[in-house]
Amino acid sequence: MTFSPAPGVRGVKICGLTEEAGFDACVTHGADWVGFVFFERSPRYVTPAQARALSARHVGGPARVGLFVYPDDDTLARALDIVPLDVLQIYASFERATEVHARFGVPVWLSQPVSTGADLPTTRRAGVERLLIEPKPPTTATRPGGNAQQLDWSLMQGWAPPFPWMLAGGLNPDNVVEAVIVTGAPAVDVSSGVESAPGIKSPRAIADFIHKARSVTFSA
Ligand SMILES: O=C(O)c1ccccc1N[C@@H]1O[C@H](COP(=O)(O)O)[C@@H](O)[C@H]1O
Repeated sequence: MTFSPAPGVRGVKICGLTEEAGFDACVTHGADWVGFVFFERSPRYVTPAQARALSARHVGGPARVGLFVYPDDDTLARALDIVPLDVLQIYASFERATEVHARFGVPVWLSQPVSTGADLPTTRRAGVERLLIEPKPPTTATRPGGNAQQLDWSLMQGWAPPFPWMLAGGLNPDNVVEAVIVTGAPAVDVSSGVESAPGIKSPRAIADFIHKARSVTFSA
């Protein structure tokens, strides 16, 4: 298990760090997790060496999450050799997530694309520490996430999550309070919604997002 926020404190992940000011703001404002996107078609793409350099700016602080899209073992092994990652967030099947966890022994988070209530898992599967609940991308999308696309939050009402989970997709400082009230999400994940330009984070928006996400408590 990786670090989890204290009971009743909403976890916040800021994803897609590419530059120092954004990374430093996550540390200063107490993000729980920071994400590095190892997917070349993303405006937030960083190499493992770039992620290592950013990560080395601070000892401790947010847990480091590496985001991979349908990764093979060699890709994961190469990244893990270069940059210490606390979590592997992957776009893949449940079976592949289990395999990755068994192979690397690092906590695995799995993206679960959702367009209807039937897409919400109802049973726990071994090898997956946390689910990222996010919208199914449009068929024209060039990447499976990070599209500033919002999920229909009402789908989560009445859902009994079998895993720890996190809400992602189109969140920003202006809608995160409503999102957590409607969904009851214990943790939230944001990328585009705290950027001043694609791939460039806004320190002020990061501070605002973290503060607002935590302004509504929840009972686990
Ligand atoms: O951020 C990306 O570019 C990205 C690329 C490929 C897969 C996932 C990606 N991002 C993930 O999607 C969520 C939501 O993004 P957004 O807030 O809607 O922009 C993000 O936090 C990442 O986990």
